[in-house]
Amino acid sequence: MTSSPHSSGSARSRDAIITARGLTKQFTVKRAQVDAVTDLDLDVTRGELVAFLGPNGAGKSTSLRMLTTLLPPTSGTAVVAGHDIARDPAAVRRTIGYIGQGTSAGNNQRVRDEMLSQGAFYGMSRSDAARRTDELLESLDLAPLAKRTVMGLSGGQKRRLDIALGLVHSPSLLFLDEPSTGLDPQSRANLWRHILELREQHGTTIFVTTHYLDEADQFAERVLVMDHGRVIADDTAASLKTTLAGDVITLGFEGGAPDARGTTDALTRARQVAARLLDGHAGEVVPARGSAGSATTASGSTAAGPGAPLRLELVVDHGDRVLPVLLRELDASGIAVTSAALRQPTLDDVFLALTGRSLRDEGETTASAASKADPAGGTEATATTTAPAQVSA
Ligand SMILES: Nc1ncnc2c1ncn2[C@@H]1O[C@H](COP(=O)(O)OP(=O)(O)OP(=O)(O)O)[C@@H](O)[C@H]1O
Repeated sequence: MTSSPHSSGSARSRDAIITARGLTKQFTVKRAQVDAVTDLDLDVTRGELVAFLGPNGAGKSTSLRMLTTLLPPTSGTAVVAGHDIARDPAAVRRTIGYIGQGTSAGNNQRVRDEMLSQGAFYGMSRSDAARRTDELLESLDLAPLAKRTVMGLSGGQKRRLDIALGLVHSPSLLFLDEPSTGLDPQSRANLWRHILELREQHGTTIFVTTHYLDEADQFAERVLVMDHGRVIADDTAASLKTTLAGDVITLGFEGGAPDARGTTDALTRARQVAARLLDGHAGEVVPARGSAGSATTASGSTAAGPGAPLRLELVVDHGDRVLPVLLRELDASGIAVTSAALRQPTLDDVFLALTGRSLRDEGETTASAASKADPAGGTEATATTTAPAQVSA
């Protein structure tokens, strides 16, 4: 990482490739105002790989479209790659690469010709464009497809061509709007390998929006979380997870008829033990993975069908230390635990802690519907909104 999001102002301004202040976009839809992006302040340092994460409609694309001059802001300013987006949009466009959602032309042009046309569009000489085209086709594994028509490419191949098109004029800053949406896990992995390799080779700054939590977690040095048009968190994924979420302990208990509040005797007693041990933090009762007849209500309580297996979920700091103590205490209280699991927090837990909502429910719907796959594994949502607890025993 070139610079942490908390680096000093002077270091930032020296190396800044994006600086935005108060960037705001409002749309008017049927006389109603839509606050798509509100007061976006942003400093991106040269060479950084920044991921913009947020549910559908959070304002990610609108932010990108303002920064790439495709959309004029309602108010605010931004300097991108050394040029003011309002005063010199043409210079911004010349300098950056932008790969929007579903850019790839479904045309009859051959892959290599499409690349050459793009080079010409950016004013490159034919020889420069040809050299760069061949270089990119090679590094993006597109060389064997050079003579194929764009229309005949697969989804993954088209996305790689999009990237090649965005890089033809060697931009030092590349904006990618959901580059992997709709791709199968294998193509997603390939695409990211290419993005990372290109960045390694050319030191390109990459600003990417994604619905995929695992991508932001794995590849970005910095994650901006956006919700309702505002950036609500900005840090490394590791730091966000440590400071905003906690380890998740999940305990299973023997069934038994749930009472009127949808819980069982074992669960009630387990919660009392947990509360005693964890400074009043009793955890949340959640349905077991894939259990039929049980559902988590909006209020976070569990409406379980008769005999539906239930679990207790606790969000704690230092779960590895808390779990053994908790199990000992439950055992000493005569409460039989049938299963125990400890999981590290994910960026979804971060979003949940920030907003009380799950990104998996909202944001990944489109993405997973498109790819029919969730490489992060599991889509189960829980109602855990509890702040990380500290073991007091
Ligand atoms: N051209 C437009 N006219 C009216 N409203 C718009 C327009 N473009 C975006 N919006 C609205 O602005 C808000 C932000 O949309 P935006 O596309 O930036 O979100 P997003 O985070 O990129 O969502 P997604 O992940 O679904 O692409 C949404 O409420 C959207 O409906």
